[in-house]
Amino acid sequence: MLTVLISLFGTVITIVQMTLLSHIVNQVFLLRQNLAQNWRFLLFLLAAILVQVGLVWIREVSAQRGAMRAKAELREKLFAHLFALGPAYTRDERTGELVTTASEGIERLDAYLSRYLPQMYLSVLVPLLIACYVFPLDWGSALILLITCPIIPLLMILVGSYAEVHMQRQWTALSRMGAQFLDAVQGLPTLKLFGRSAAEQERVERASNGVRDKTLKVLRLAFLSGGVLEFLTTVAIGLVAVTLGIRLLDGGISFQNAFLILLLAPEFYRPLRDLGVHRHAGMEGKAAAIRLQEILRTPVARDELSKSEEQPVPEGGGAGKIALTCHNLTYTYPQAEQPALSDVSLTLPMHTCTALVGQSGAGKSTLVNLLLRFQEPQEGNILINGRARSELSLEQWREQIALVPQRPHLFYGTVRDNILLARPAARALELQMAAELAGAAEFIVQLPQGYDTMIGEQGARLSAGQIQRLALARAFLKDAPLLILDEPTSHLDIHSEALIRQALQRLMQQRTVLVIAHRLNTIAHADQIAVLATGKLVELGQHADLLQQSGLYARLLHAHEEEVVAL
Ligand SMILES: Nc1ncnc2c1ncn2[C@@H]1O[C@H](COP(=O)(O)OP(=O)(O)OP(=O)(O)O)[C@@H](O)[C@H]1O
Repeated sequence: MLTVLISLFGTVITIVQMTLLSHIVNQVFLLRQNLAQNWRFLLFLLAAILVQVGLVWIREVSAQRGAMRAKAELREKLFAHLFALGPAYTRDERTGELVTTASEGIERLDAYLSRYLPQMYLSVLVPLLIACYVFPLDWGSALILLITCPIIPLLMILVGSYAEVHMQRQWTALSRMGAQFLDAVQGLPTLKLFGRSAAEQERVERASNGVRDKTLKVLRLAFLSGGVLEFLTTVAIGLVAVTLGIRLLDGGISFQNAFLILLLAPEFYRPLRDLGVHRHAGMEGKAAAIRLQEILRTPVARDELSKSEEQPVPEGGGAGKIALTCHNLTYTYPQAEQPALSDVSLTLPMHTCTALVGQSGAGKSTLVNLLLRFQEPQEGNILINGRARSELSLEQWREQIALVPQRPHLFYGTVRDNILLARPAARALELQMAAELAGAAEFIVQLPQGYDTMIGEQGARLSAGQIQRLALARAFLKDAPLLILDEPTSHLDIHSEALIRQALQRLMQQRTVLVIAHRLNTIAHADQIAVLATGKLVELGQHADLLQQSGLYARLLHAHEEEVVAL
């Protein structure tokens, strides 16, 4: 808005400048006065030029500042929304595409908001302002200006609607290329292993060529519409000049007014020309805006409780007390036909260890996502110590649970930052204690800067076992009563596995644990084993009992043992 107001004020100054200039030219060339006689007008003209320069400066600075603020706000909003949507959403989306939207998309949207939109207002207001000024001077010229004026936007709309389709295609192609590139980089080991890197390179190349072709098409249209616009405005100015010239010869208009109108005519069309220039960027921004809005409009599972409505989590305790219960949980993914979980009821008694087993695709991760409230079940309920999901806020809920995933993520930062993620307010001693208990302290102190060593992207590289021990340190530091382990030792060597097993034994003490078991020989000691098959809980009991039943668990265990022997 400020940009529009400053630009409008700038137009008034331009009109003043042109009026002064035409007056001076008239006095000096027609009335044969010298410049000294017009010193006052010259001074005013100089002042007007200085004001104009100042206005341009203020407009640019305020536009840049505003744009930066708007971009930062939008980025924050987008990230906050993506965080609120959680991993269940980002897992379904292509990360590369999201990155393109968050970076390039926001830059493009900025061009739309800070350049194109103000220009739209200006392209109506400035010509009107100039036409109003010209009208009393010479209504004929004002009429020509007003008649030729709508032809330009009309043509732009015509070309624009055609170009918009191409812009949308270009944006889709660009996002797709980003996604494909990230896919290829992340999957490089797999691609190399299967000798598919050349084929993937070709795929990325094809995507890149697609973007180039679509961009060229868009640019061709932009140049074409720019050229036509330039031609039309030149013709219109020519028309004004010719009619002015004829009437000047007739004596129908004074030289000063004719000269002034001729000076103002390009200013009249300038905002429309600028609109043509910004239109390209504006439409690119619009295409990005559609995608951004799509993300921002994706509904978030609301944390429906306010701070004042929060109920305290009841203390668990006493033998046989229930820590977590699932009642008839059913969850179907948005585009899926079959439910990934159906009617699952399971109880995790306090301070016991439950192993969750099932073939790939049985629904183990889905159940864990529901327990962590990354997804909300369509039917059923989950209770922690008797409190339902609806009675606890998300924050309270997640305070109760620590997760040790199969492949924990380390963020770029120090070892200390990475462990403190679990509890930022923890004291140094607590942090060290957690690292000791997780068996991580011994390798951390050997790192070049100990706890201050940078890790993650661009930082020191850690082995899978070391990363896993840092993840365990996080879990120790969080000290939550419920622990979910996505079998953290399944991809480690024997030495690392032994170290982590010891740490896990310590971590599991006095906690209610759910282990997703991939290797069935490691769970014989679990207090209960829950067997999932195509989203249903088909068996539940202790190892020996389940073996006796000779059901799915027995078959899975048998198949697993054969696999181990074969290795
Ligand atoms: N985002 C998704 N959209 C649609 N269907 C999904 C999605 N994620 C998982 N599924 C489907 O839901 C079912 C359960 O998947 P889930 O990931 O929970 O299985 P899992 O037991 O954890 O498998 P794994 O051991 O291989 O990780 C599968 O049929 C899977 O194809």
